[in-house]
Amino acid sequence: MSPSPSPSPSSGAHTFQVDLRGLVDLLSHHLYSSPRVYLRELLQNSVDAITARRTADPQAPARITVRTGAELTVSDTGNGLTEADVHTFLATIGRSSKRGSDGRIDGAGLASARGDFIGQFGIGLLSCFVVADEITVVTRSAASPGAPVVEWRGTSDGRYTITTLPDSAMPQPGTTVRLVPRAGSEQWTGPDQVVALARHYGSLLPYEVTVADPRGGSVRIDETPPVWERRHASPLARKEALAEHCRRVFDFTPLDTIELDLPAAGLRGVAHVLPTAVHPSKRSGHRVHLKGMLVSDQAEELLPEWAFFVRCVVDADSLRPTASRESLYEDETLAAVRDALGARIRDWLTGLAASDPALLHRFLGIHHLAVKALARHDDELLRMLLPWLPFETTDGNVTLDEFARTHPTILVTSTVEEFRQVAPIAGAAGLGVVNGGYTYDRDLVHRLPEIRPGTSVADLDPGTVTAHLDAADPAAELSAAAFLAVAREVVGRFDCDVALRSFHPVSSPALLLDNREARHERTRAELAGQSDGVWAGILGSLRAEAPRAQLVLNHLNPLVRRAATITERGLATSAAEALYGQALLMTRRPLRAEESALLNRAFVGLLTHAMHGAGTPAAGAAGPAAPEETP
Ligand SMILES: Nc1ncnc2c1ncn2[C@@H]1O[C@H](COP(=O)(O)OP(=O)(O)OP(=O)(O)O)[C@@H](O)[C@H]1O
Repeated sequence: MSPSPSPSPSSGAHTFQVDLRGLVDLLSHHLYSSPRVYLRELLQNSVDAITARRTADPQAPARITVRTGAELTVSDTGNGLTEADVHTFLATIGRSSKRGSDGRIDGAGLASARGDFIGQFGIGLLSCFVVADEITVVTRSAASPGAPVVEWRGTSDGRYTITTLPDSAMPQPGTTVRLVPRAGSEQWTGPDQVVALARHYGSLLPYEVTVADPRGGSVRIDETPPVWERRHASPLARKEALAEHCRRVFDFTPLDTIELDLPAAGLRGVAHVLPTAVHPSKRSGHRVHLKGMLVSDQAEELLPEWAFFVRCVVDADSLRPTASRESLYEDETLAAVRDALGARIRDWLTGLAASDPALLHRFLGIHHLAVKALARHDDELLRMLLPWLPFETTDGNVTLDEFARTHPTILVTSTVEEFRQVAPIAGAAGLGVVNGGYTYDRDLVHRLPEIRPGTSVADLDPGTVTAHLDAADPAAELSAAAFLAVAREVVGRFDCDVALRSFHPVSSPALLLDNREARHERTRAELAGQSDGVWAGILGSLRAEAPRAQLVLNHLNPLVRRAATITERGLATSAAEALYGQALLMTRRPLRAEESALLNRAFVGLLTHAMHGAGTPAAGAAGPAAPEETP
């Protein structure tokens, strides 16, 4: 925009106009996730008012009383307000006595106490309009004892009135807020609901909080000091008290509890270790209190992602809530707290190895996935916990340390299927194979040589396994030469070599050694062959030396021995196809179209031969040839 030469009367600085009704509606109805927050905001204002009064007079009474009935009132013995305060703070949206007028959070003469207040935005009271059309506040200032009692009535259209009342209306300093629930909102102000809400939000508030019902009953809400700040007769009694607290709050008995104490962040609390496994992607929701008030019972951001095996309850001074006060504000303090709590949990974990190996065993039995996730990026932890982490190997479920002692070279598969297929045969041949198909395992196994010099780790490839299987004796190899030649021709079309070896179990006729990378490489090569033009060029340039699979026939197996003697070419072809097909099925991977066609062909071929042998006319002579599937 270019400046105009002669300013028109409408130019110059202006201030925004505010549609009051819209603003009140926005801040009351749309900021919060549920109407129930109204009680939290009222409790919080009362707590702040008492805190403010106690800064000047540490002996001032500290009581908050919630009364339920046809109307709901919240009374406190806090600092109260003068008429001028009411205009300035209560009736000005966005103005808070807990923050300076320049927007800084330093308070009106309460700079040192600012850190003690929960409120800061100057909008919380508006949340009462979610359940009521009118809010009445009767208040008497503690700082100006001569000032009259003031009654303020505000309505949701943004209008308010102020009346002064006789001293007898409120003999002592403090404030009472009164709401009459709007038709349809009574459920939020009923006695049982109010007790439940007060407990939910206010159990850790630092002052006495009581809910009284119309029949004269009353319930004490606050449980201060929190369990972690109480003294206990013995460490065992303390552990039991913390576990009991966990049962009450989270409804499970923890495997262990980790005490959290970060004085720099004014944070204390406990992390309860979950007694059952959880999926790593399911981060736990933690209960976070700020200065006693519950901000969230689903705060995931309090701990690093890897710590999904604990649920925390904490109370903190220095974290900030968002304006809705329903989650934590993501700032540097929160990041620092997250790191420090992560370090604390990690220390607990490494400490267990020295102090309570039995508990560590139980813990790892349940949460080894979490620890493996963590150890991948944490050398020290890996070094410390590797001796304890279980892996699936050809020797069963053992730790890598143990496994490395008997197998100086460790082979690792990249998929679970590969392991299932190869493990029994490789194990019988004396090879040490680890199942690397589970999340994190392959990465961790490959890091073993860094931690245990002298061990070597390699990915399992077909050549290694074949090399470790006993060669068939030369005479057997010679007499099987004709059959092997047919077999090589048949499976060669699938980029597969054939070898004759002796291995256990004897019942296994053939083993197909193939790995995922090799398969992908062949698929790429195949596609390059099928396409032309630019795609062929691109796929071709991606093609590395295509590794071949290997079909290892077991010379100890009676079926293979008989197949090796077949002289008739048609039967030899069907037998080779059937052996390949059976080994293919054992890999449990999905078959491609031409592989299904091969199985089909082998089956029909063998059936034809069987029927021919049984005296029926050869199908090939009378009927159509074996059907071939088109890919
Ligand atoms: N029970 C009370 N006793 C004394 N003063 C109160 C009380 N309730 C509200 N006030 C005054 O009214 C102001 C506005 O309250 P409101 O709840 O809207 O905002 P806040 O508590 O300052 O901040 P937030 O929006 O973060 O809650 C407060 O700053 C405080 O000065």
